[in-house]
Amino acid sequence: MPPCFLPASMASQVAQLPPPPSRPLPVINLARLRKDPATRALAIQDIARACREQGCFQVVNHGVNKSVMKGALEAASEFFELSPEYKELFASDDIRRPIRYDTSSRDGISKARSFLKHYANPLEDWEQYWPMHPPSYRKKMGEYTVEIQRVSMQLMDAILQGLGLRPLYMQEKLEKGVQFLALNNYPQFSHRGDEVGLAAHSDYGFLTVLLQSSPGLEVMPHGDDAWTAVPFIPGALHVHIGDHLEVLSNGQLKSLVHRAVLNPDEARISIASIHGLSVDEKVGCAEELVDEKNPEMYRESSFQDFLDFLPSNINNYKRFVESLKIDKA
Ligand SMILES: O=C(O)CCC(=O)C(=O)O
Ligand SMILES: [Fe+2]
Repeated sequence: MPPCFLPASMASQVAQLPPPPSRPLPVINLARLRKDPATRALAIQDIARACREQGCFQVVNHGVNKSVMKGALEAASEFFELSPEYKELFASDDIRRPIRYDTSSRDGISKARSFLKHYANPLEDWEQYWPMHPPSYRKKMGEYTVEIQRVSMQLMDAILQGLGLRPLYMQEKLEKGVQFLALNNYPQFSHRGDEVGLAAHSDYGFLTVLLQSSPGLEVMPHGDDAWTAVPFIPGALHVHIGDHLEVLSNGQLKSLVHRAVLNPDEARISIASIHGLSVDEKVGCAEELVDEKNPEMYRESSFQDFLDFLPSNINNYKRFVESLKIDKA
């Protein structure tokens, strides 16, 4: 393309234009998974394609009640509005703690966000660590996490079948597995500050299910070199592939690099629910997906290995899974 020269007045208009059209991201009607076998098979095919081509998709008709989603966003937002003294009770830079609040960039990738992170599955083990304020926090967040754990089980079953693995593969381990919640609180974008609230990274675990109060999530599907804004669809949940699913699939799926930009119109809350096997359970490449043509590409690792690795390596890898690649040399 020839270089394009614009008068200064027009050039400044161009700078304010929205980013170039981003690639369309799939939206999947999850009710199709619960229909007759032929409809379900087509839905699994669509999910498999979205996972391979984009590493993410949004789901509608997922069965999570709108009031439950609204309740979780309200509980999160009310927590972040509480006094700094109360929130500081949960502050820690020890990432092994069952609950952790932070406002700074101690984790290396946060810029303007504050966050609360805690475990959620099984609820009876973890609820005791959750905030007592706002008073509705445990009830609202509890309802939400149980529903999202259920959706994640349906999604994992469909994704694993899409990889050619048998129905209900690893179901028991997944049921007992980790559900790790990250509640993120971002200020409204101000021209004096950062545009990015959370820097580029991939998530650990198999799958992340994310609820956002307003737009701000951006993704970079594997092989792309530009960010795509995730369209805000009220009532939808965004789903993306984590590092451990890349390992389990022996590289057929790639974990999704994503980030959060600040919203120019309003402060923003997101709730990321990360699903994986239990903390000490090792995940390696599924033996069904390894053969002579497709040798094992990754070393096995557990969630605990990730927690041990993270503090000293946060800035070395955008995707933790890179550190697990078997050196073929
Ligand atoms: O706020 C968002 O949209 C992204 C949050 C996220 O990536 C995370 O919590 O891991
Ligand atoms: Fe993330």
